[in-house]
Amino acid sequence: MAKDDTSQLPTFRTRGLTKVYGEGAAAVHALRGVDLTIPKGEMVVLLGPSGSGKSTLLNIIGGLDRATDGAAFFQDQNLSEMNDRALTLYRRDHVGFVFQFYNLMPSLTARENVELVTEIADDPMEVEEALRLVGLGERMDHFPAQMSGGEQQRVAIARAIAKNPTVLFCDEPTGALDSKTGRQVLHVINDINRDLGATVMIVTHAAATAQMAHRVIHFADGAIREVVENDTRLSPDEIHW
Ligand SMILES: Nc1ncnc2c1ncn2[C@@H]1O[C@H](COP(=O)(O)OP(=O)(O)OP(=O)(O)O)[C@@H](O)[C@H]1O
Repeated sequence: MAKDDTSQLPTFRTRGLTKVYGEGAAAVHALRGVDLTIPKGEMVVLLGPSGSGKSTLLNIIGGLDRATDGAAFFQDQNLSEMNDRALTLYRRDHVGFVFQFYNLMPSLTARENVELVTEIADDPMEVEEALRLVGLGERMDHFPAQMSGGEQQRVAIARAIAKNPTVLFCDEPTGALDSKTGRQVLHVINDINRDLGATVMIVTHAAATAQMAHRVIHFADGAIREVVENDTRLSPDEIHW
């Protein structure tokens, strides 16, 4: 297949994806043969009880962890067959991560936190542009301690998108925020999906967030219980939780 065609492939496909932590009597079956397809450019929300395997799935398709069995494809590349260096390059070139607790460097300003990424990325956007996209054009020289939780999370999002990622993973992005601030963060994530075309995958316990997704994947006990495609999507302003 010509290289240009790969960009139209689903962002992810998994077949029989299995993850077992530990061995013998202590083994934990975190993923029990997951088959899924994530079309390019979609916003996907993963819901499910604590311990059902959502973060494990994100970590494997995000190249942070390896499956025990089965296959995970990013476009036409089999992540399960990549060596460590190839996985590092995959993460560096294609993947942005946003976590619940921001993970910013406290001794660096917003601008410098984003620069950490743009300095090593292949085709980054300007740091100022990334911070403007998350509404922090005026706060570039502030340190994390001088910002609210929502602002710190927006710096983390700016850092994740500054490399122009193909996919943005958000693991409980609003988990530490009040509902008003959480809504602002969802707005930013929504804009990134719509305006930059990044495929977005959000793991959350805030079930109402699913109303803004194209596709909702319900997890239970290491397996997919149900996939729902939303006919109508709500804007973050219309979501109540
Ligand atoms: N590094 C690890 N070592 C051992 N067990 C693990 C490890 N990481 C996760 N697990 C186990 O795998 C299962 C799935 O965990 P995972 O974090 O993927 O669930 P989750 O759905 O994301 O949960 P939560 O909503 O609480 O974040 C759980 O039973 C968990 O305890």
